[in-house]
Amino acid sequence: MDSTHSPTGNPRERAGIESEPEAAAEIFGARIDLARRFADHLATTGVEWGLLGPRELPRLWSRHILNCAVMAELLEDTDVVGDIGSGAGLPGIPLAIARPKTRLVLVEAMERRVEWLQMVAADLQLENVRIVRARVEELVDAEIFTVATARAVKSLPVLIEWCTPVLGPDGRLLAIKGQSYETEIKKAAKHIKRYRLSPPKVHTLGAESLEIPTTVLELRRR
Ligand SMILES: C[S@@+](CC[C@H](N)C(=O)[O-])C[C@H]1O[C@@H](n2cnc3c(N)ncnc32)[C@H](O)[C@@H]1O
Repeated sequence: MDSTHSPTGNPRERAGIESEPEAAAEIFGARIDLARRFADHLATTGVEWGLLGPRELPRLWSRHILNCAVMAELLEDTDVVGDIGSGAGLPGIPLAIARPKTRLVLVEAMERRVEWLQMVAADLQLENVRIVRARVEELVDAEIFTVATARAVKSLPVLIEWCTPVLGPDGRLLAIKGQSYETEIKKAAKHIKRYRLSPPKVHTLGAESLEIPTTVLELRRR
């Protein structure tokens, strides 16, 4: 028997790391090996360096890598995406793997996390990724993105305040949100008006491939 498919022989399974779901190969296509390398980084140095909690390992693919990668369908090759508060490269790195022509700028405030991102991006040889150590509020006039992505960074009003100034005309904020997204939208009503953004569009992504689909709020500059 192939030891990689045996529940007792596979070291990843023994360590409680989620096995790669079938959907991963569909989502990443020919670049699935890069996604696997990213998963290995998250499960090893990612945990050791404190970027990912060990309790996340049993849902490493479904709740982290794939949950982020499904956002790729909202991007264009010509986009320049700022992943704000990228942390462990989520959603930025899965998006860079799934969309090799789209440019991704991973914006992260903490030095240690930036070091980890640089190590991983170099190992994966992701030519479409650039890493910037900064608080996003410091990037006004220094960076312009067509899209800003964010997951688990701040509430929607704060994201609007931080991200709108680094978006070009017609630029979009794509925020991954949980079940309470409707409450967040209500709380952000004044910000949406003040920053002249379109009413949020709610995308439910990965409904066929993920147990828990990803909810993304899209707000466009007008
Ligand atoms: C909870 S983590 C989420 C990381 C990642 N997006 C994810 O989904 O796993 C939030 C990250 O945002 C970063 N961060 C917080 N405020 C920031 C700011 N103003 N500019 C850039 N990064 C920031 C933190 O250092 C941290 O790495």
